[in-house]
Order: sequence, then C-alpha cells, then structure tokens
Amino acid sequence: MKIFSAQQIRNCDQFTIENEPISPIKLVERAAETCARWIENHFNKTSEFQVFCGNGNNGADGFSLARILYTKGFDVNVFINEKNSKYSQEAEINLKRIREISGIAVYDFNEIEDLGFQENSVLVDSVFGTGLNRKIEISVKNLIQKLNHLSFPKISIDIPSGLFADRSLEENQIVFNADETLSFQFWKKSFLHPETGKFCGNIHILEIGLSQKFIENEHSDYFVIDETEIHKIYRPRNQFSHKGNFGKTTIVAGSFGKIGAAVLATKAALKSGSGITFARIPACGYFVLQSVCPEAMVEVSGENFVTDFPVENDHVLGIGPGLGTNSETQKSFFEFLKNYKNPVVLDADALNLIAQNTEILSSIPRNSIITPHPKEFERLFGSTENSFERLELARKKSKEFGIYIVLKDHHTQVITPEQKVFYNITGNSGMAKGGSGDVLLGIITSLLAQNYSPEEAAVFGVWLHGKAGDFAAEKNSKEAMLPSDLIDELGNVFKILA
Ligand SMILES: NC(=O)C1=CN([C@@H]2O[C@H](COP(=O)(O)OP(=O)(O)OC[C@H]3O[C@@H](n4cnc5c(N)ncnc54)[C@H](OP(=O)(O)O)[C@@H]3O)[C@@H](O)[C@H]2O)[C@@H](O)CC1
Ligand SMILES: [K+]
Repeated sequence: MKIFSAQQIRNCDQFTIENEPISPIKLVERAAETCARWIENHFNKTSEFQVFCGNGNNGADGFSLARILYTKGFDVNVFINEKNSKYSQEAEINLKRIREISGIAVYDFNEIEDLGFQENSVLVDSVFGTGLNRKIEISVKNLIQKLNHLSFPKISIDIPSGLFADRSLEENQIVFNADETLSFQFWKKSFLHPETGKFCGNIHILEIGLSQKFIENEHSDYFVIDETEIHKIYRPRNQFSHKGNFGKTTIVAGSFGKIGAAVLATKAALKSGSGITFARIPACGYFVLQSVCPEAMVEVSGENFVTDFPVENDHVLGIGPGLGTNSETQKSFFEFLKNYKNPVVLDADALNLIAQNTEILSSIPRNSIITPHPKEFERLFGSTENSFERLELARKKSKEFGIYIVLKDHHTQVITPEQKVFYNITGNSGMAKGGSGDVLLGIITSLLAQNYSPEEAAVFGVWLHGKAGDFAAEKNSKEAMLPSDLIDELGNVFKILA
C-alpha cells in the first residue's frame, strides 16, 4: 500500500470530490460513519463520548461523528474552542447541525475541569488531522496535556492531534496520547516511526472509498508491506521441480561461543525453502551444527573463527551471524569482498567488521542486502537526529553504494537503491531478543538463492520473519517466545500463503 504525504492526501481528497463526484460534506459524513461503525463494534451503549473538535475538517469529522453516535443511542458531549470563529465550511455546517440537537451539549475546551467526566467516558480527539501545519498553540496545548492525564479510553480520529502525517515532531511538541487511532484509507509515515508512532496506540486503517484511480496513478516512494504485495511476490513451488531449482545457500557464520548464531541462520535458511544449504563455520561448531541441522552440509574453516571465505559463484552467501571480529576473519572477509561480484547478504559481525574500516563499503557487491539495526547503521554511516533523518540517510547510502538496506526497527524498513522504502508491519516486541537477526539473515539469503530479486527477498523476508514472530508470540507469549520458535512457525506462515 502506498504511503502519501499530507499534501498528496489532500489532493486525493480533492480528486475524489471532483471525480466520483461527491460533495465535501458527504465525504466527511462517509468518514464519520465509518468511525461510528467501528466505535459501535468496540464500545457498548453505556459509554459516554466526549468529542473534542477543531476548526478544520478533522473537527468536521468529529461533529459529524458526535451526531451519528447520538442517533445510535450513545450519550455525547462536544467540546470546541469558543474563541475560534474561523471554521472550514464542512466544520461550520456540522457544528450548526450539532447545535440544533438539544440532547448534545456543546462546551468550551476550558470547561473540562469544571464538568468532571463520568467514569464511563471515552475521549475522542478530533482537534487536528492531516492539516496541522505548525506547532500547537498554548490553549490547545493545555487541553491536550489535561486530556493526556485522564485515564479514560482515548480515540484519535485520523491522526493523534499534534502529529504531522509525514514528518517528525517539532521540539517540545504536545501530542494527544491515543489508545486507538481510526485513520482514513492510508497509513501515515508518522505512524511507522518510533518517536511519533508511540502516540497512536492501536492503528486501524478505515477504507472510506477515496479514488482508486488517483491512488494508482499518484507516485510515491513509500509503501507499507501488505498481504496483497506479498501475494504478488510469493511463488508457490512447482510440483515438477527438484532441489536444484531452489538454489544453493551458504551461511558463513559462528565463532567459539557463538555457534548458536550459525545454527539459527542455517535452520532459518532451510525452513524458508533453500534447495541446498551449506554452513561454513569454524571447526569448534562442527558437531553441534551437524547434529541440530542434519539437512545442511557443513564446511569447516579455521579452528575457533572463520579464516577463509568461499568464492562459489553459484551459491548465495549470507555472512555475519556470530562471526566475531578477529583480525584474521576481517582480513579474509575484506579480501573476499574485493573479489566477489555477486549479491551477498550481510548482517551482525560482518557489518561490525566493515564499520572498523568503512572504506570497504564501496567493495560490497552491487545489489547486496545489508541488515543493520540502528546501532550498526550508525557505526556504518554516522548518527542522525531521529529515525526520519536516519531513513533519509539510508536512502542516500543505498543509492550511493547500490545496495539494499534492511533497517531493523519496530517497523523495519527496506530501502532500495532506486530510493523506494517499504515499511514492514508484521512482528512484535517479543522478537527483540538476541538471535532474531540471525534468523532474518537466514530467511533473506534463502529467498535470494531461490531467485527472488533482492527487493523481493528483502521485502518478503522481513514480512515472513515478522509474521512468524506474530504466530510464535500467539503460542508462547512475547516474553517466552524464542527466535527458534519463530523458525518453527515459518511453515505455518507459508501455509497461509499457499
Ligand atoms: N483527506 C481526506 O481524504 C479526508 C479528510 N478528512 C478529514 O479532514 C482532515 C484534514 O482537514 P483539514 O485539511 O481541514 O485540516 P485539520 O487537520 O482539520 O486542521 C486544519 C485547521 O487547523 C488549523 N491549524 C493547523 N495547525 C494548527 C496549529 N498548530 N494550531 C492551531 N491551528 C492550527 C488550520 O488553520 P490555518 O492554517 O488555516 O490557520 C486549519 O484551520 C483529515 O485529517 C480528516 O480528518 C475526512 O473528513 C474526509 C476525507
Ligand atoms: K485528531
């Protein structure tokens, strides 16, 4: 699914109004009805809704929602900034409709303290939406601060007030702290970055019938990886195929004390479809790997750490988990990078070795995939102020070095040399454990070996990894799930795709 900027969303809104055609007030009504349906399915009629409305069309949504909820039998109060005289046309019409209903009281923002809310209250934030264009002024700032201190369930309409749709926060910005965000049609970039996404609670993207024609034709470099995208990438196995059709994967990993990393990466490669899987590890891990991964072939290199790198051109190499940073490993790894031309997948210590001498970055074979977490990324490319800036730096570096960057985060981003960004929305905090990254390297290397393009392998790989993580969390809890459980769930994820 494409992600649009606030301006593009406004254009889509306008295009829909002109071409469906539909009047702006009807479009607001449609958006509000969609929210009302969601609320009706999630709250019972004893709830009392306190709806806070701004003066733009986010406020218009709030007024309309308040009226619809009232007609459905909920108790509703509406709050506005009485000092505000400048309303959008749709907000003005909908506020007028509210004032005509005697059962809905309209209060000023300042009155919340005198009123005191019933304990069955639900707070609805319809103050600012995608039209926020500057730092919030003091009166609204005070309101949001007060609301944030109340412990009632909190719902934001379209976007928590105070967040910009497509950029980071202003300094000291106050943001409504939602439990649920009911957002229209599209993911917003700010939902997907940790500094801003933390205000959204659970995100529900509600379809409101904006123009498909506009959505198809409008260019965006930013995407959310959804199941439709994955179904396009996934290729079921042909029943007449044999192991030779699914590529050769070689995992180069492990050192004394870190053989587990090699095991996890190798197992993950085996369980994500690789035809023939090799593990190149130091001798100290030989028996362990042979016992726990009997399907893999083991090549020994060095005693306690890997001392030489294979140059088999028909294998796809995944390098790094538990490799260690011994100077001998580094020497042969750098030598290998200088001579090898096929795409490889690099993670963990492979990236730490490169970070020790970043001149070697330009020797990474074109179209390779690197999978750094934020700290590894910083060691390679330098620090940035926030995750929005980090993403833009990653786009620049991806283009400069002709490599795919899988920037691991709460919502991992796949960045391509053509400047595209794919945000992953599968996965959970139970995956924030040592070993998860080793599994991801195994999966992506295996997919690349099966002839998926680097973009497909990275996008499909992060989605599979997250989805298997979600299945593992469901069975074992986020606390107790292990990266090994995630590997065990890969089969169930492939089953839902078939
Ligand atoms: N897009 C769609 O497809 C659909 C969109 N819909 C809805 O429309 C919403 C967007 O509406 P919108 O454009 O009217 O903007 P909105 O967020 O209500 O605020 C703008 C107002 O706030 C003001 N203002 C801004 N910053 C401020 C600040 N810091 N402090 C104080 N004031 C500030 C600004 O003032 P101005 O800049 O004019 O002075 C203006 O008056 C969208 O989020 C969704 O809910 C749906 O109804 C239907 C489908
Ligand atoms: K809002």
